[in-house]
Amino acid sequence: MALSPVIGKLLHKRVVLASASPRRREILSQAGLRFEVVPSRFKETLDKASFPAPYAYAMETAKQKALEVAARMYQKDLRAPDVVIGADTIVTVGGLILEKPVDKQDAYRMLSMLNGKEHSVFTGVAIIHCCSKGGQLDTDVCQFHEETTVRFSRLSEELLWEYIDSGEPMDKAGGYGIQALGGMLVEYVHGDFLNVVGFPLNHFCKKLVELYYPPGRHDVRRVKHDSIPAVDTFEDLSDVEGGGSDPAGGIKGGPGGQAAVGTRGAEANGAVESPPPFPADLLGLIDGFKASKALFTACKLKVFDVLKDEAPLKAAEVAGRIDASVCGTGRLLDACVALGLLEKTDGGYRNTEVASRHLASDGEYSLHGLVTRHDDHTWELFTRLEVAVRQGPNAAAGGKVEDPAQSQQTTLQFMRAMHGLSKLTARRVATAFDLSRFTSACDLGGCTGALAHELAHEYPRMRVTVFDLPDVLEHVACFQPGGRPSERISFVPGDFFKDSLPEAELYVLSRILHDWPDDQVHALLGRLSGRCKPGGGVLVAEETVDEDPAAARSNLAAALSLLVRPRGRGRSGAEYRDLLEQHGFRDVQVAAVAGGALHLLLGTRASPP
Ligand SMILES: O=c1[nH]cc([C@@H]2O[C@H](COP(=O)(O)OP(=O)(O)OP(=O)(O)O)[C@@H](O)[C@H]2O)c(=O)[nH]1
Repeated sequence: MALSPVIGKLLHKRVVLASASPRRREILSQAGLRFEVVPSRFKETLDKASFPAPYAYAMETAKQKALEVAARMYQKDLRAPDVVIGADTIVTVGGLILEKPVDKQDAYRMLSMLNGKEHSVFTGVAIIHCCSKGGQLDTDVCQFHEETTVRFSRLSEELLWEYIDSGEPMDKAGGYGIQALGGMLVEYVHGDFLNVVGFPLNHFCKKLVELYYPPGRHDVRRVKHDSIPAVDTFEDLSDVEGGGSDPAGGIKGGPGGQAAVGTRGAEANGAVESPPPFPADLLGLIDGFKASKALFTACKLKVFDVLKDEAPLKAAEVAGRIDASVCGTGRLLDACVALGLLEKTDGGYRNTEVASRHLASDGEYSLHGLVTRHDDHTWELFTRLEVAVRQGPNAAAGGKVEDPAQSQQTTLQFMRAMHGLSKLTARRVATAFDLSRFTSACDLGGCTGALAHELAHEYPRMRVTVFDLPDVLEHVACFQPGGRPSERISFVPGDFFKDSLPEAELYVLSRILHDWPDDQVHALLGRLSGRCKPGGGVLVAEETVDEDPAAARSNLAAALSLLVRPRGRGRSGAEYRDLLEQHGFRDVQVAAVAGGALHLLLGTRASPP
């Protein structure tokens, strides 16, 4: 008996795991799946450079592994299995893809790259449904990927070699096994642990729900709140085992990315046609703005501050603290419970861990400033998305560029938003490449110095200058850890378009270039390139506009923000690379951090010809 009924949906099918990995076999059999193992003979030799992102490579490899097995089995006895599952796990660091080491020296090379740094582990998975049509194998491919970030402690050479000599690294992506001795190398893991081990079981089950989600009484249960749809997890199906799905049905994509087992249309005996699959994902999308607004309102009213360190509070007590109506507060608190931001116990409401960490207005990783900025500023911009679509980028704001220095309040709000975002990504940006060859850096438009602190912390020889407008630097004191900056960090006021740029070996442009049109980007890069000595570097961090449709969902928010903003424009990773090369930077290395949300490019200034 499988714990999850979606796994149960596969129990009557012939399922094949196209993998030699003992870890994948164990994860899936422990989940209650019954399957045969037929290792794939597909050679993992696809051209990595031809993929827009590492996860695309992993997904394609997973697909090819599974297709090879399906085709071979079909050829052998003209009967394909019902479902073939393939997977491929890779590690990415500093823009490179690491697979299994070929020998000890290769394992050492990989582990040295990971040493003391954060990296991403991607597993691509392909679930292939097969059938025979007209004497030919017919396949329906469903693919997905999962990313987990892992950070290694700083490890001595001796320890690395001891680990390599244990033999464990050799059949594992990136040269380590997190589930065994390799676990000792790991400082933290963000995301699905099993994804690192080789198979993202949670995401797999969710995909099965999409594929086998049966229309029926389940629909009624899902519309719990009239404003905020319940979060859709595979546990939701626990009481509908055996209900509704058609094991023989073909699988077709539905609206909102949802796939459903094909309904049979009118029954053969002329009975009433069954209704279409309930479009829960689509309705969730339609109502999505209400969820954002509930979160914004709770933040603005400081609900998460009130519930931060205290014992649970009743709605009436919270209402008293935030000076709001009891009825309205109760509704808002329940909405936050439905959104997973609060917990409700007999004693009342209290914050979840994520709300205390990110939504209370204080704390190192608070995103309260970002939420407030979205509520006060971005929300309104997005109401004019239609204008931006009809008239093109930058039209939505009607040419009105917000001047962050227009009032102290706006400047501070902008800085809080940027600080929250930067704190989340700064360590990842600082460690994505090895920057230890630079002894000085200048963060242009470095705002509160969040990234400067991480650079100084990560590279003990490095001095960092934060260069930003005087109105911004006036407020930096309240953002410094312990109230004052480190000795190796200095703040220099100036305008990077007009004033002389501070001297540095490495120039950093983090979330700057998207804000400017091409002529100004060229002007800035021209000044920077003129100031940078041969061998010096430029590090660019940007959200990019990706033309790959598979990536579109993940950077949808960034792409639309770039459309509605009053100036500047979205650019692809390739455009940023071109810009750097046009301004004399060579050997451009690329990396993606924070689940691909931020793209990084590191270029080296070539000697002038
Ligand atoms: O922490 C861990 N990280 C990775 C692993 C194992 O590494 C391999 C990854 O290689 P791949 O995806 O190519 O899979 P193979 O083992 O070659 O099997 P296929 O037949 O499916 O190609 C994978 O086995 C992970 O489990 C680990 O164990 N721990």
